[in-house]
Amino acid sequence: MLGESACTVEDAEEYFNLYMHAIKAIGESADINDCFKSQGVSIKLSSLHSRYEFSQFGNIAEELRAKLLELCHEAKKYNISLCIDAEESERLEMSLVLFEQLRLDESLSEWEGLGLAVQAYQKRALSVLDFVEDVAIRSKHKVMVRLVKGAYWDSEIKRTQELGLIGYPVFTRKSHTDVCYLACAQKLLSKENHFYPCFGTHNAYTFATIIELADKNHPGFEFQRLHGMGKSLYDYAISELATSINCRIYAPVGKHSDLLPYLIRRLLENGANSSFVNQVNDSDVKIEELVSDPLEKVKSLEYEPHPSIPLPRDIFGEERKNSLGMDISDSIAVSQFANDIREFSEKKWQVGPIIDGESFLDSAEFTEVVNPAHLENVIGEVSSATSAHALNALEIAHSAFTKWQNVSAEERAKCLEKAADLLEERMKELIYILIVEAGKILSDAIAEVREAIDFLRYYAMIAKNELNDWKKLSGPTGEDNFIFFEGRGVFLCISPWNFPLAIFIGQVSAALAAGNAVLAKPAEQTPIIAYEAVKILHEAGIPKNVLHLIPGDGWYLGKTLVPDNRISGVAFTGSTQTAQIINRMLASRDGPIVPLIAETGGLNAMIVDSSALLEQVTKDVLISAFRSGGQRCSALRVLFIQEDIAEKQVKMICNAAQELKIGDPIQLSTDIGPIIDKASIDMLTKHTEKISRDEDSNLLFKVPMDTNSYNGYFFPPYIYEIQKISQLKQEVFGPILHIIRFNKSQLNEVISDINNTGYGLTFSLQSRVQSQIALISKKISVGNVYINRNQIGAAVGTQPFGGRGLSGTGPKAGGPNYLQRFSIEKVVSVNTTACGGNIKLACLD
Ligand SMILES: NC(=O)c1ccc[n+]([C@@H]2O[C@H](COP(=O)([O-])OP(=O)(O)OC[C@H]3O[C@@H](n4cnc5c(N)ncnc54)[C@H](O)[C@@H]3O)[C@@H](O)[C@H]2O)c1
Ligand SMILES: N[C@@H](CCC=O)C(=O)O
Repeated sequence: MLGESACTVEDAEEYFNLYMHAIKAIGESADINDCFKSQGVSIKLSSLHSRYEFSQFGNIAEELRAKLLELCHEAKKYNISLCIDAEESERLEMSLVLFEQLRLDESLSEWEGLGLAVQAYQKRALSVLDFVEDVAIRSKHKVMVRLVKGAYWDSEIKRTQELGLIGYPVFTRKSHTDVCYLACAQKLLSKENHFYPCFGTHNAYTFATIIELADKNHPGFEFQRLHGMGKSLYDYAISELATSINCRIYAPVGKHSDLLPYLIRRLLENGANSSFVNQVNDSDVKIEELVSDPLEKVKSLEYEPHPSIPLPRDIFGEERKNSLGMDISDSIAVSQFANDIREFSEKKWQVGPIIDGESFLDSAEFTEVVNPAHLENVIGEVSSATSAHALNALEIAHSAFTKWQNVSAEERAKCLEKAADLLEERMKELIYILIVEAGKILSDAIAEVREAIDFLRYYAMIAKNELNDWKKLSGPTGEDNFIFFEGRGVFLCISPWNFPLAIFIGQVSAALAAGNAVLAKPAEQTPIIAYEAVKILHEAGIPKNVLHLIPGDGWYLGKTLVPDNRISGVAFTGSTQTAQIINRMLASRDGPIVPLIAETGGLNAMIVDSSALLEQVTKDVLISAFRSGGQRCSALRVLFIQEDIAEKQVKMICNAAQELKIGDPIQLSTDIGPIIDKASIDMLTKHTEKISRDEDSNLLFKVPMDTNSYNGYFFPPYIYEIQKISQLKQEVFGPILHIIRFNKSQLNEVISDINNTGYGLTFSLQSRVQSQIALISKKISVGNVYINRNQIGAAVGTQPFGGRGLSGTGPKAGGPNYLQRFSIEKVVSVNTTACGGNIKLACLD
């Protein structure tokens, strides 16, 4: 049965009913009482629950088991088979748990039609068969195992690289998968009391090997081919070679709209160069090559993994390592993490200014730092910097600057690389602090630590490549011209609370890499993580007199430092309003004019045209608008949907939003953690009150939330329909999505309206029309354009990040031109003829 994963409860119900209908229809037409011989149904668990994700498994397993049991009872009634299809590797553990529960369920005894698909491209394939065999033995039932090579290979590779995991869950070479397939086949055939093997293959070599491997007296197995594929192979093989062999046709059944993604996966799988189906039709491929033994091929390989698919840690080549991630769909990794962070739960941090390496912790001045998800939980105390601290730090930094500037970029880069390694070592504590101090959910906290590490390694690399040496310039003979980058002086780095580690480290490390001394001013809400970060940077070798931490009130410290001429540049990330205040303060200084690098807010839009895939849009909208509680500058604020699909699309988005879990960010199942503080809650409440009074707007949905069960700053996602983006005067920083319907003829007007907001940070387009994609990407005036994906989570070095207009000055953070803005250029011209003539010319023949 065709079914991509369900987006909503309604989808899942519909798929359930369709499966039930199919089982009945097939069952009633069955003319033989043998589940191995009659027709069967194959189902995808992700189509039976919209949250079939490891993080949600604790909440949904029972519901899913009950649904599956119902389907199995129906299949048992007719004695037909029901196969649990294989999906992405992060879902494998869940499928096995459910399979085991079903197979051991007494009510299904005497029915052997329960099947499971096993993917040979998974490195775990043979272990999965061991597990299934064990279940077969314990349940005293044979299990139908559909052995396939696997259909999600490309996305498995991409996901693993993105997550920075140690290794791939799948083989990187086709020949390894082929060998694994044969090893699995051998195992399946040799355990004839426990397995009824079903071989899904269109490969003549695999087919022939299985026929050779199978004992002549094997009690039963079958081949399976896809409808429309491999017909000539099987027609020939069954009529000429193995007349007693069964071949089942695996036919996708479903609605037209569900067909496309399935067909594309199949086309990619079978159209791949290494696929037998592709090669058999290629007259250039010799028959010996086509039927070569994969084991021989594997044995002949010098370097076993595919050389074009580096390990996830190595995707950026020799120059920088990808940050190490954590797989939170791996039950062992998750419970290990839960165990490891226990030691921090009792810890109370005490933090304050760090000046010249000394911490100033004035207990009389301490204010509490509170977990925004549990206001009763005081996680630490901070003593804020006074203006005396700030000016003292400035004085020391100013004196230390020249020496630091003269340290080679290579040496400076080494300190950043060391800091990256230390961050990786202490990842768990940093993740924990991000959860309890900034209210980050686990996946966001992991991503944030990784982003900080990537910033450090990326800027170290740029510093070594771009800032280390004089660059010779071309010119007339008789002189040498060189250009060189130098540090500017003392940089004031002011960061926000929403990326209190990544943005904090990003700004500070860029300024340091470029040879500046730094005063780091973290947001008031998140001093603890900043304190830990500065300690790590010092430990990594950044001189203590070069980097200072001055936590405290932004307005007060800004007023103290920004007007001081010893500040040679400001790197600021935060609201547009604060950036403007700093800009004015800098402009009114009498001294040198210095750079302000400002990264600010956005009124980010997404346009969805009628060609877009509804399910994909739904997932991307929920991530873009509500991930991190909408507290990202990149978050989606205004969604434009073409009228023709608006009704269905809006309904799907609202229904899917219903499934979002608001709660304690330390729980793996939480999608949306707290809002940062009371002031933000008040601002969001004010916005909802104002917009509710507006005649041109309409509340479409509000995610249900039981306010009594929390003692934290929680605010549920809201979805409003409005008429014009101009109804929003400024960024609303939280989980509030505004939807506008548009007529196709108004597309140009929509683009102008978005551009006219004056902001220009992120934008996403959902369309399958190439000309539309090219046109809109060109016309839209923003810093980061995303096509057919969500619009958050820019990756360092891959998606350099930053906006224009009211959204920022540029250059892009995590981009190749960022460090240069923290530097100043010097050109040296040497008259090489000054002492006695032009030797170069004189030496010519
Ligand atoms: N474009 C980006 O890359 C990006 C990234 C993250 C956050 N943001 C933006 O940041 C905002 C959320 O962060 P926030 O609430 O912490 O922003 P904010 O402007 O209130 O504060 C940011 C920082 O500025 C300091 N500050 C405040 N007033 C100051 C002053 N007068 N002088 C000097 N410093 C001052 C604060 O203490 C804090 O450290 C949102 O608008 C978001 O869009 C932008
Ligand atoms: N760089 C982050 C956003 C930073 C602002 O909050 C992203 O791409 O989501």
